[in-house]
Amino acid sequence: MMMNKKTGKTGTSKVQKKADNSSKAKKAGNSLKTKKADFSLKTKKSGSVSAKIKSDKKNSDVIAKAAKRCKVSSKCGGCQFIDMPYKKQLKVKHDRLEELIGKYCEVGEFIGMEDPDHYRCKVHAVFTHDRKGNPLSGIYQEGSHKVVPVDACLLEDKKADDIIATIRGMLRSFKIKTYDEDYGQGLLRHVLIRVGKNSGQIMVILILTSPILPSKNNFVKALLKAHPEITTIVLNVNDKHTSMILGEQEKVLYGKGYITDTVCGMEFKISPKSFYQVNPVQTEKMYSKAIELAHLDGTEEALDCYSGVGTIGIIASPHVKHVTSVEINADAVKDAIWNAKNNGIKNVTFYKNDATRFMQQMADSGDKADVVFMDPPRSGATEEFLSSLFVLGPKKVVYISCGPDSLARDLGIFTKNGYRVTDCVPVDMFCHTRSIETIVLLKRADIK
Ligand SMILES: C[S@@+](CC[C@H](N)C(=O)[O-])C[C@H]1O[C@@H](n2cnc3c(N)ncnc32)[C@H](O)[C@@H]1O
Repeated sequence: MMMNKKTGKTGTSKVQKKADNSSKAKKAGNSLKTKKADFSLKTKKSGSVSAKIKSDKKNSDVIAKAAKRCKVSSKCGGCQFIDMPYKKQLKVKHDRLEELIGKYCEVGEFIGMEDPDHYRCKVHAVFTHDRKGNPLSGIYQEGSHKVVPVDACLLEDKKADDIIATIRGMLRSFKIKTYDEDYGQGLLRHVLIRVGKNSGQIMVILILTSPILPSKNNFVKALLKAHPEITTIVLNVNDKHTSMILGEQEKVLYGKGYITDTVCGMEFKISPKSFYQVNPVQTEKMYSKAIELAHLDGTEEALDCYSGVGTIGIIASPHVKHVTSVEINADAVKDAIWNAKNNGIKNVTFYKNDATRFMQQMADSGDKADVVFMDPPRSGATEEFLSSLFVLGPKKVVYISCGPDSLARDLGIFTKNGYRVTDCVPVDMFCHTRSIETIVLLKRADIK
């Protein structure tokens, strides 16, 4: 295992805001209107989507009940489908995928959740105050920086919400001022909680404008007294006028400064800035399906591109000859190296690099790969990444996508370059929202 420090670029560690106000997202919401569905979707100026079922009397009763489920759903806009029965949510998403990629292959049945509530193991609360100075915590209203106060969210881990409420309740007695975005004043900006659903470990990250937390030891003591289940507390400093949640500087206040969790029988270390899938129940199903689709026989030279903390490559490693993993985030690569070692995996090599640049270097060096796992961000792969991949000429590509629009675009490029789509399995990673996760298997045209 090694990391290529010479060719590695300095990575930017980013945690995206929960609110997604991109025009792309708005477009996606609009294009969810589908003839086949018996409901209509309306995209508001903010980009949030409201769904109304037209015909079914039974459904309207369910909706009436569901509307009571979340009092702030209309203000928050994060769960566009919260008022829609779960089966219908899957149907809307399935129809959307068919519209986008149905011309390339049959869209398989959604792998849904038995219990689609409280699945998020990464919970973010933004802190501010009302006009009287009372601390508030909640979620950015979709498409804005207005904070919608939230005590409990149907997507979020319940324990994480309890901890956030406790922290909010402690602020006055510790004289901790919440941040005011307009004036750039105050100390506490955000709290980020990461929960290892299988390990039971909990990391609390306090994002402050300064590295000095008043009465730090007493604050930690009081928080642990209220929540002995917390396994680590990290102070992160973000003093920039930015919409990024996390800053660069970190200080461990309690515990190890990271958590671990298990998925597919392997243990993974997760640091504050590393990417880790937000829905652990579905992640297990998604990784298993991705590896099953690849039909590995133990002889393959595999590539894991956009590898995060190394999960897919490490889980696939017992089934292939060797895996090469590439990821841009330095902290995630460090975690990945730790993860391979901790799981006794010796046939994975990790590189910290931009995936496009790395693929170009591989193509230029005449390297080959038998199978490529790729799991890019929502924007998908770059054209240069794909051109280099075609030079490497893998027999199979397992493309995991959280952006159906970019997936459709990239599948168009694949099919023009000698690949066909043989399988498409959507996995509901983001229940109650319009977001769609899809696993697609592509085969080189000459491969059965
Ligand atoms: C959707 S996540 C997938 C991570 C991992 N496969 C998993 O399942 O946890 C995408 C990953 O791509 C990384 N990334 C983003 N841009 C990249 C780039 N240009 N080159 C390499 N990695 C990148 C992110 O840091 C993130 O870890």
